[in-house]
Amino acid sequence: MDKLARTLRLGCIQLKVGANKSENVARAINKIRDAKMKGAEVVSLPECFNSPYGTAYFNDYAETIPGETTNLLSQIAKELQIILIGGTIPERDGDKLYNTATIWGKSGELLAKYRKMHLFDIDIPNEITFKESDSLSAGNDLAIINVKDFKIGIGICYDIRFEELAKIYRKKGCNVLVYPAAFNMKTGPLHYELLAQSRSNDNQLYTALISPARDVNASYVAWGHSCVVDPWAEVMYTSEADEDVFVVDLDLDKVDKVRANIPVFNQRRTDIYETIEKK
Ligand SMILES: NC(=O)CCC(=O)C(=O)O
Repeated sequence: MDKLARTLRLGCIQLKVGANKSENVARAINKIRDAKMKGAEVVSLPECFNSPYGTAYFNDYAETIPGETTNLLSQIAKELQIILIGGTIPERDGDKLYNTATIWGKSGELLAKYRKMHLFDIDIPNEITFKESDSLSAGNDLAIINVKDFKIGIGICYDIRFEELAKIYRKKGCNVLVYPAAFNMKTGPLHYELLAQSRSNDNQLYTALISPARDVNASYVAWGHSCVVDPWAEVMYTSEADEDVFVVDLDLDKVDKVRANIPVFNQRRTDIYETIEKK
């Protein structure tokens, strides 16, 4: 067994994001360099890293893929010889917009593209109302990347609330889930870490959530608190609200141990669920 292939250093960037797109991207590139200096082999940016997060901004900041922002992601992945999960950007494709993650390989090649599958439409009166579907379309496809012996499934923010998606990734062999994820000040405090722990616990894998840094003057104030949870559902690291670049070491032995200790994926009563649900 190649132990080196079974460990992976994941770098996460909780990035300050403002109104100036080129400044956002330049800042992201600098922070990617910091993560590489800390030994990261795979680096992830947050949701909506080149644009403020909000339905009023998506159209103005949207780009085709490839385009000016993603060309720079491709270049930096190649220069630093890393796998880069390029957070998300508003993507323009014809007359549609998507919230899209791109993943870049060491030759600067596009390894995968993932469009947010579950759009963030919520209404909590007097607290927060947000309707991504006012301007965005939903994606319909999975994205899995293979790095060393790891299989990483990609989701985006609100997607983490849908356990079906995470379970599909687990069934397809994933041992890590990465969600660029800008939660808000209402749901973030209770749900952010809880959801990461839930998906890790359900599926016995690593879960990473990567947020923009909090900007209290923004129209949408992100919770921050990027975190990584291990397959035992233990929180390995949580950021505060400010900008942060951190690395965590992932180990497949830990995944195998939890799955062997509590083998829920071999114990499901799939022979009866459908029948008892219909009763
Ligand atoms: N950007 C998002 O999808 C936000 C999701 C969120 O805040 C939630 O509570 O869910």
